[in-house]
Amino acid sequence: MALNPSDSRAPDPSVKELENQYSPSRWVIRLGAEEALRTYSQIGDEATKRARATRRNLLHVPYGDGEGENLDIYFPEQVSEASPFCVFFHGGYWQSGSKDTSAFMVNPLTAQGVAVVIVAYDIAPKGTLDQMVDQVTRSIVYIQKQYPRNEGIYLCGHSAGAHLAAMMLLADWTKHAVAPNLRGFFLVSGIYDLEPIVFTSQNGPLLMTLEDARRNGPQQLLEAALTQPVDPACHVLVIVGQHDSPEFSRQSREFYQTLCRGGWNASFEELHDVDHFEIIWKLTQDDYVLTQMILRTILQEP
Ligand SMILES: Nc1ccccc1C(=O)C[C@H](N)C(=O)O
Repeated sequence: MALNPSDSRAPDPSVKELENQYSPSRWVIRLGAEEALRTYSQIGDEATKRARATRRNLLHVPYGDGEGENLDIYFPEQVSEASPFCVFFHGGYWQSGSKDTSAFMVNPLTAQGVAVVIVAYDIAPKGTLDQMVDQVTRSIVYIQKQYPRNEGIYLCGHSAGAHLAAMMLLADWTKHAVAPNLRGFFLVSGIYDLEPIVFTSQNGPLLMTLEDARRNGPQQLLEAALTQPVDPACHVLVIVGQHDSPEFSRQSREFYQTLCRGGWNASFEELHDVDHFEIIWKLTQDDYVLTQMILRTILQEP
């Protein structure tokens, strides 16, 4: 397949198919594409308002000097510096979404004693992929420094946010003052190989070159990595929706297989009857299978 990102002729069929595969809203089955995106923002907005009104919180806490470098922390009823922390990175193709509409999991998790952190990062065109990866790294270092007695930091990301979380599997913490107490990863409907994105319209604001895509690709980095997982007990759950596109599904499976080959304690789940958006907005529900999976892992229940 000869693909040239600067080629401005009519797209060849393979480029058209990439566009289709990497447009999550086109694969939604119960709603129209626009309605699905609207519902996703609306549920995120309502969940955030509810979380802020009902949970003790610290909002817009800076983790760096940049204007966009801040996060929200929501505490469980029994405020404790020693609770486990679940840190969430929102999706939106590194160019949309906000911490202010992404507190989906806050109420169900804080109800069970887990503190939840929702991180803002500079989306494109303001931020580049390299900058976003660096910001996410610093947000985790910040939480570890503020709460050194935490009972574990668990990273959760959706879509582009799962990519950012996955990059933390490969982060070099020695450059920072502390190594975070990372105990688990929940990678939901993520993208791990960014190369195909270079050929889609999603790359408009991102302006990624193939080199940028490779440097920021957890799939490529993990394949090339010679290092072993730091903590073999750290569990990596790779999760994809039944109604995610075949390419999203393939990316998740391949990333999971690469994790296994690299000696990571990984598992893979295809969640029944959910699409790219439902998979995350249903985290507002206590009895949703993914909410339960996350809680079982964090609370270390069998
Ligand atoms: N992955 C996401 C996660 C959260 C919110 C939006 C997206 C999108 O991908 C939007 C894309 N422009 C779409 O039409 O599917």
